[in-house]
Amino acid sequence: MSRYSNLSHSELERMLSESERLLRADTDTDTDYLLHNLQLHKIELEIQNRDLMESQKELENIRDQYAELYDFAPVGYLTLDKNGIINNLNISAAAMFGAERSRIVGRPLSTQLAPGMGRLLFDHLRHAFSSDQKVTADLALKTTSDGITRYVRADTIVHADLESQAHCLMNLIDTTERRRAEQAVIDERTFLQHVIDGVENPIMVISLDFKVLRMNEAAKRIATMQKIDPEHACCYQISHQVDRPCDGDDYPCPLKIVLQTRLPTKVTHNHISEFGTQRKYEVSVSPLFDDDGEIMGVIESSHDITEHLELLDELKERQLSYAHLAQHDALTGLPNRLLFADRLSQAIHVAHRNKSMLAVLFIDLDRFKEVNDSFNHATGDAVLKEVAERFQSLFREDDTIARMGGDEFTVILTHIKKDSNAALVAKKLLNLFKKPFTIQNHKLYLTASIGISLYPDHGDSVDELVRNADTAMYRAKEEGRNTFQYYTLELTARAFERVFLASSLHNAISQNELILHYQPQIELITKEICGVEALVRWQNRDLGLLTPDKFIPLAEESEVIDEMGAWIMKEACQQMKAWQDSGILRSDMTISVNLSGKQFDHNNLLEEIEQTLTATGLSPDCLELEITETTMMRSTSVTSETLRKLRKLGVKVAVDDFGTGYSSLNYLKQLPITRLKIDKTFISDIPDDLNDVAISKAIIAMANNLLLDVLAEGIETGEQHQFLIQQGCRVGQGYLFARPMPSDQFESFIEQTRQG
Ligand SMILES: Nc1nc2c(ncn2[C@@H]2O[C@H](COP(=O)(O)O[C@H]3[C@@H](O)[C@H](n4cnc5c(=O)[nH]c(N)nc54)O[C@@H]3COP(=O)(O)O)[C@@H](O)[C@H]2O)c(=O)[nH]1
Repeated sequence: MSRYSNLSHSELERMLSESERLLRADTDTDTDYLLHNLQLHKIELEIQNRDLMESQKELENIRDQYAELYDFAPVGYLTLDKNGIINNLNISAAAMFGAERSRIVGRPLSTQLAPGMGRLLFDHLRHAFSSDQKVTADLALKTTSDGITRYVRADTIVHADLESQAHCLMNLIDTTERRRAEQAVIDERTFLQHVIDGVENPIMVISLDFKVLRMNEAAKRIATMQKIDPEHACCYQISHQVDRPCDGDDYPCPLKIVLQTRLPTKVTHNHISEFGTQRKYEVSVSPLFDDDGEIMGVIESSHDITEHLELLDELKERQLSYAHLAQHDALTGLPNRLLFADRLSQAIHVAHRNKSMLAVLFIDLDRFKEVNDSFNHATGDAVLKEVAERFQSLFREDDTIARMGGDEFTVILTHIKKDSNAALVAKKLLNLFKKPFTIQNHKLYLTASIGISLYPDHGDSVDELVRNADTAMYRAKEEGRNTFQYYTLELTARAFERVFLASSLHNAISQNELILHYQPQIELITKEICGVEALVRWQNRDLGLLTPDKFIPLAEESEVIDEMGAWIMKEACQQMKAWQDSGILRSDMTISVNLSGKQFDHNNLLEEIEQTLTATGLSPDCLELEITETTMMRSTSVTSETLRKLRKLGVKVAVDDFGTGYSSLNYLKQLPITRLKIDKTFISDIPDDLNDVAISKAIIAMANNLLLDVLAEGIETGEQHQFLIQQGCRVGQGYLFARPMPSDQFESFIEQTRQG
């Protein structure tokens, strides 16, 4: 230790300046000079020594700091020689190896790695030594005693030391946690993929541009079957093998629906299955939202519901069949008592609302027990089945025919307009039994008895109507069977007449029972005959001479009216021509023939009239067709077209029963008619009934204004006659002049008139 060592730095500085001053001032002798110089030098040395020590201390501090940084850096540092022996390493690296630094230094790095990593390290180092660049490898370290395997990313660069010895510097970044996190994501994804792969229905995650982002095995199988690359496919290509998104009502696009509603949706589509067949799929689609709540795509799961739907159909069919069984008779297939009651209740409801009529027919087979007793039940069943079939052939769809049990059947007839209509149906039902039932080579002749009740006259409930029809059926049995009866006797009598007439009407023409009566039409001022009206009569064998109101409506209900109308037309034209030819009537006179509304509706009316006129030789302008005002008003376009054609032919057209319909003036003006016939109801009370007087006057004035002929019907008194003349009505007909009469009487009448 020098004598300066205890001095502070500033004292040394001060002594140094003092020594320099003394050296410059007191240098008389060489000795002094040397002494001062020596002292000066010593002080300088001491100062330099002090500086050196401070620098050294600072250096040591820096080295310590560096060593700390080196040791505790989050990165592991290694120095390896070219054989892979660890020359040095920091604490972080030792920590990664899970061992003390002193135990590792001098050992090969390969001993710190997980089994199987040696080759990778070898290649890595060889690569590093052959390159002047940093090279990288991912290494797994030896599993520590507590079972942890660490993973590191090694960046290695070769470096030459002072002795030009090549060694390498390696830094290690612990990637264990990152790898774990990455692995966790991979595991999660794999798990989820396994989950969706485990679902047997096709699942697809679809982006907003219809691209399939992810799919499960089932969806992949469909794509593969269709040779579609699953990585670059759109959903519609996989599901439908088409090149554009689904659209329309049959194939609504679920993605578009989800985008509109932002809600999960379900649609049913026909898809191609993994076996290449078309199947019905229920497609469930849910939105996939991003963190901002925007829809980024959808997840679509398709469920093959083909079999489910087939099962449902089957189930429905079975349900229907059970329902059918519950409501139908097993033997005949007809509605049973239950369904009948239900239908009748509905029919009553409708009839009540529409204020219409309905009928219930109760049918019981006569002596059916004998069939069962004489043969066997199987024969009886076969008969009942055939009875049911024959019944069914008769009815419209909205009528109900039911089997109540045993040999009892019931029928509901809706929309019947007249009470007698039910009798016509009953008669038809009875006619069905005229043909024998051939069962197992046996011919069985059966009959039935029918009771009829009507809503609302005979009851307004199911029970009442069935009970009363049943009662009526028993009366039919008492009446000798094979017949029908209404619940009330009066109705039965009326109905019988109609049924009788209806059934014998068919023979009226062939058996020459129809005849025409003729009523003259009179010039009211001169009382001369100016025309004639043909009026049909039926000379019935049992009931005598029948007027048309008894049988024309019946003929209209069946097709008989066509044949009857044709006969009347021909007979009238023939007779008129004969009278004209023989001079009984003038050749400018007309014969009026009534046309039924039904005839007017038929397409061939015009042809038929033309043919009749040609066949009989009567001039068309000698024929006047009388069409009721109501018929004319029915369909204006059709009516005016037919009338126009008739007029073109030359035939005259009169509006019959004028005043009873509701024709408008405007309408009358448009129709090509030639005459108005004032209905007799307006004439009969003239002059007492002022309304009738006013109406008749108005009709006559109107006809004159429209330049139409006018004829007054049903003139019975002189007063009526005079009144009509005063009003300007030129022509009339009525009992006052003559009743309708057969042709021979008509001829005598003409003769008398001429003479008288
Ligand atoms: N489709 C067809 N319908 C016809 C035919 N013939 C007649 N009818 C329609 O029947 C309705 C009734 O006819 P009818 O019983 O013959 O009565 C006619 C006259 O007998 C009757 N008449 C004539 N004068 C008088 C009278 O002074 N008093 C009185 N109470 N009755 C009288 O009027 C009927 C004349 O009928 P019309 O001129 O046709 O209006 C009848 O109205 C026709 O609708 C036919 O062949 N086909």
